[in-house]
Amino acid sequence: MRTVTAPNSPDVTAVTTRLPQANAVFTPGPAGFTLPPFPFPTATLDFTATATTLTPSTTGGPTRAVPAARSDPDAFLDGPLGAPISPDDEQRGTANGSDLDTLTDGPLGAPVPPAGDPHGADGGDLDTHADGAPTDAGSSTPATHSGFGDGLGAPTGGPIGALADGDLGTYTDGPRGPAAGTPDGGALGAATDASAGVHGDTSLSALADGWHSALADRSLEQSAAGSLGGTAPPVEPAPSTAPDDPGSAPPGVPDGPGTGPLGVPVSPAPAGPNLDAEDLPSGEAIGAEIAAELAAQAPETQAAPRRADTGEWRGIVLVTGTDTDVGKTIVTAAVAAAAQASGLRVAVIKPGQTGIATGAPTDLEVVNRLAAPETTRVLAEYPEPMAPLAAATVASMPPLELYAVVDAIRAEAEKHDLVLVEGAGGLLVPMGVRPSGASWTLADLATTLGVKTIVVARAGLGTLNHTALTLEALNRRGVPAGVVIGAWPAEPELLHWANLSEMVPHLIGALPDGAGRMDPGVFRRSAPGWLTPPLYGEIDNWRVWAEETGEGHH
Ligand SMILES: Nc1ncnc2c1ncn2[C@@H]1O[C@H](COP(=O)(O)OP(=O)(O)OP(=O)(O)O)[C@@H](O)[C@H]1O
Ligand SMILES: C[C@H](N)[C@H](N)CCCCCC(=O)O
Ligand SMILES: [Mg+2]
Repeated sequence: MRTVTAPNSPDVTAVTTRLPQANAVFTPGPAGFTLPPFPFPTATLDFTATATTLTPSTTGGPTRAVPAARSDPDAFLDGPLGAPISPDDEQRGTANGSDLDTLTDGPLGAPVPPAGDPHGADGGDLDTHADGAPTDAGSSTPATHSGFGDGLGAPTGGPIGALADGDLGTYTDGPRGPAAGTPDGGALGAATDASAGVHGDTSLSALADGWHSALADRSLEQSAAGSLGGTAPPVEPAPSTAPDDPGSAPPGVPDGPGTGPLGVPVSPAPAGPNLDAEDLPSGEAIGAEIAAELAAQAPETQAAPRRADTGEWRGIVLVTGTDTDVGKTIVTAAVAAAAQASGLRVAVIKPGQTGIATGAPTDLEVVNRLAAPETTRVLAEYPEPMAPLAAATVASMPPLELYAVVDAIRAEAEKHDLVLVEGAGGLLVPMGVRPSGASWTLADLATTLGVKTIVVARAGLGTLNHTALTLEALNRRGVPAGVVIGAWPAEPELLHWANLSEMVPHLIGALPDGAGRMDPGVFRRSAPGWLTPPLYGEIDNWRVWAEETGEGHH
């Protein structure tokens, strides 16, 4: 263990620990237990249901020697894609000891049950049956068995229908298509169609004009079921013993139109503001006007902060992203700063920090500099800038063990109001090993802990696909998620406004580009202005945010 003093905060101590050696015997908790109060307003997760539903296999499987971590490339034959088999697998009689099995069970080939599988989409479910690790059975599937998936899925038929009938349909309708704001058009599809239909060309001005009208006609339902959240197949409601469904809207937020596809509260929209596109100027400037119409999802009528939502994201919150380098660390620092400003005790945990040999500041050094949370912990550090499991393998170092990470996080949750846990890279990056030897990802950590996840996304080209994929993966697992834009450009182009329009139903924050380079004092004072009340921020109206941002007010 090493202890470092957080910069800019002489009183604050950040504790850095390392996990035990690889393959150390890990003693999980009892198979049936109840988590501490869940950070959602209404849920308590009872894992007992999971334990009774999943019967771990006791069938003896093939055993083999545990491959020592190797630094040669051959290690990968048994490594990240074919997870190494640990001794405890042999003791438990793992059934997935073959290379083929482990390969196909590995993170990249992780079998995801089809939507509607009551056992959920956590690869761990299948792993559990295969390798018989009771810890997996006991705690890897809280979401679906506690009703987590219930209510979180996009409306049945909605997303697929919207995609087929809306985006694609209206787009391919082209100039012959229906007028702006076709009722079943997705935002982008409808906008494009509207532009072509109304103006007969695809110039920026025409696109913007048409899009402006399209946004004006978008119904809340369309907004809330935008294409980002609309690609996930509906998740079959799982048997639930929980009195309340954490995926449901929090108290005071109506179901249905008021709730986004992931259960993220979405402000009610006005029933079509009266817009006169002809009064608007043409060109890029119109992007800002379009952005103002994002209030179709956050209207002026809801100007007062919804204080009931303030601090909704408490307890353990995972921070993932659509990729590496998207701004997870900066967002983590911003949320930490805002929460601390609200009086919360905050811890930030980085389970696996890779790339320390590069000499670049570690993520926790960045967080300490910008936000100085009460506690920061890194659980393992690896030299190479790679995924943590790969980095452990090439360095012949112990990989992160899932339940040791779970224990470390829960330990901090006992002592803090908010524990932010930053992953590495994107959601499905192999982080470490389960007792079975199979790998785990941040998605597995989310389902094991039963917690919400912040998805940090880029603002520019390519983000819609990356964000939709990440949200879909979380949605299938029943993990509630909100999106924070990591770096909103100082001079946004039409593209950025378009992306923002798609993201708003899921958006819970947006940091300005340059935030990471701010003076720490400025960063801390500014952070609440980049976040919505559930994240201890002040944004309650994206129209206002867009207008202020458009004027360059960060
Ligand atoms: N809003 C921002 N303002 C200024 N710089 C930013 C901002 N967001 C990200 N950056 C910069 O982009 C780079 C990547 O950001 P960051 O380290 O937060 O990414 P990450 O998603 O945490 O990556 P990793 O997967 O390595 O943890 C850093 O150099 C950071 O300073
Ligand atoms: C080193 C880097 N900055 C991150 N910490 C790790 C990113 C792992 C990404 C793995 C991948 O998706 O290919
Ligand atoms: Mg980071």
